[in-house]
Amino acid sequence: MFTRKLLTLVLVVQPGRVLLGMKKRGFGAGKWNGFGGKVNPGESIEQAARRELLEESGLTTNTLEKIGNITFEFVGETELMDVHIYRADEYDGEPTESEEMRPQWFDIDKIPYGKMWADDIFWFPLMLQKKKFLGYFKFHGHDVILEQKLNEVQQL
Ligand SMILES: CNc1cc(N2CCN(C)CC2)nc(N)n1
Repeated sequence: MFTRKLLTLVLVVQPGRVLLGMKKRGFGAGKWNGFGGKVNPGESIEQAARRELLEESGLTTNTLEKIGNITFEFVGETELMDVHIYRADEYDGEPTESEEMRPQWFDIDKIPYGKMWADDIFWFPLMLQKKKFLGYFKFHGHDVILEQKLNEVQQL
């Protein structure tokens, strides 16, 4: 009944601050988020995450750590989003605006949750504590969460 679409999301975290991008078009436009996108045939999920980070932010990293996996269901749609989430604690390059994203650093205590996907406020604290997690969020439209599950795990 449901098919899954593999997607990636990378959060670049430095002491006391996190890099977010303002999505300029497409899915999630108008929201601050990490960097990511689709996984192309023939590439690994991690390779896709690196590619999207570079395309969307201008950054590369040697330290991509898998920290979470969240499945998103949108009421009325039969394709689930299977988002593989990574954290990068080091990076090379300078954050650069792309066609997709306008990057900006945010202090950890000033993360703009009100202008992000509604699920982020639930799992960002785990991500920031370097905890690993599995989640499931059922959305009605793009703003209302009808159901949610979120569990810390020891390994992904
Ligand atoms: C639906 N909720 C979402 C989606 C989402 N993603 C991010 C990555 N995109 C490629 C797909 C959608 N990111 C967050 N933080 N929350």
